[in-house]
Amino acid sequence: MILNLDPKFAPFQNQEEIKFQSFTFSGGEPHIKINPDFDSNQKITITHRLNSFNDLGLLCITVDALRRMDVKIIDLFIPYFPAARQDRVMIPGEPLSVKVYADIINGLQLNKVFVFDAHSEVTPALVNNCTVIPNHTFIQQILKVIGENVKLISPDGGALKKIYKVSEFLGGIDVVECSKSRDVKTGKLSGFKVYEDDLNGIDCLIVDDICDGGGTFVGLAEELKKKNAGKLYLAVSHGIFNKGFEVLDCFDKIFTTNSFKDFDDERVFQIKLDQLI
Ligand SMILES: O=P(O)(O)OC[C@H]1O[C@@H](O)[C@H](O)[C@@H]1O
Repeated sequence: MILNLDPKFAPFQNQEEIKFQSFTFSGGEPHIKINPDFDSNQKITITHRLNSFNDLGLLCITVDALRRMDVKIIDLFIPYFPAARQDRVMIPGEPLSVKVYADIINGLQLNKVFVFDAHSEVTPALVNNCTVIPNHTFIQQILKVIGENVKLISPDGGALKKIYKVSEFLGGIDVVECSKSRDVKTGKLSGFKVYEDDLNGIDCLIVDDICDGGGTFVGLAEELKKKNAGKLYLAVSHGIFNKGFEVLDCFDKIFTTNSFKDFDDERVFQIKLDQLI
């Protein structure tokens, strides 16, 4: 049975849903009342988009309510793992935020935790019973739209291992390796390298987990164009797009999923997770 905490995000179709009412108290605390009309001996899968501490709060009290109703086996599907990028302490004084979230989720004693395209190997290493769903079928769906005569572009070393797995899944599509550098003091992006001399007008699909402000992809797109790239496409599993889509108008098409939020904008092609899992 499924308990979809975010009613707009219901990735598992054709499964019986547990009904509930949720609201926020005037002091800002989330609250939930779960309809007790279900068999508590069954496994329950909670789905949620954890984008804020309030979302996490709602998840925690939901698990508590289910436990008090004698539910023993609870799975969790949270496609975007919060603070997954905060997976190392760069400067003393910073938190290891991903561990803070992982510890809270581990405290819920869940049977399984499913995450879509985790940022790095740190998330599954910290979260108990974690299964990472790869982005393979996401990219496969995209190729149905743009065609298979493309090169897959890995923006940096961190994305390399994953992109080679995608390439293998898709029968060996060419991968172009790239790297990005940052100013050590400010952390700002300072340059990109594309490790291929001439792209000969071939279309390029940049594949990464997250687009936040988009600086990575705009900078990389410029370098790819200098290397004679054809059309440029961007595929990011988790679309935050905090600077909007205007900054990304160098791309012919942008693809993402609904793991973080829903987009109703013709500039982005959103593939819902229920078509991918
Ligand atoms: O350049 P923006 O979009 O802000 O940030 C996205 C990049 O930051 C990384 O952690 C992501 O994996 C991606 O490479």
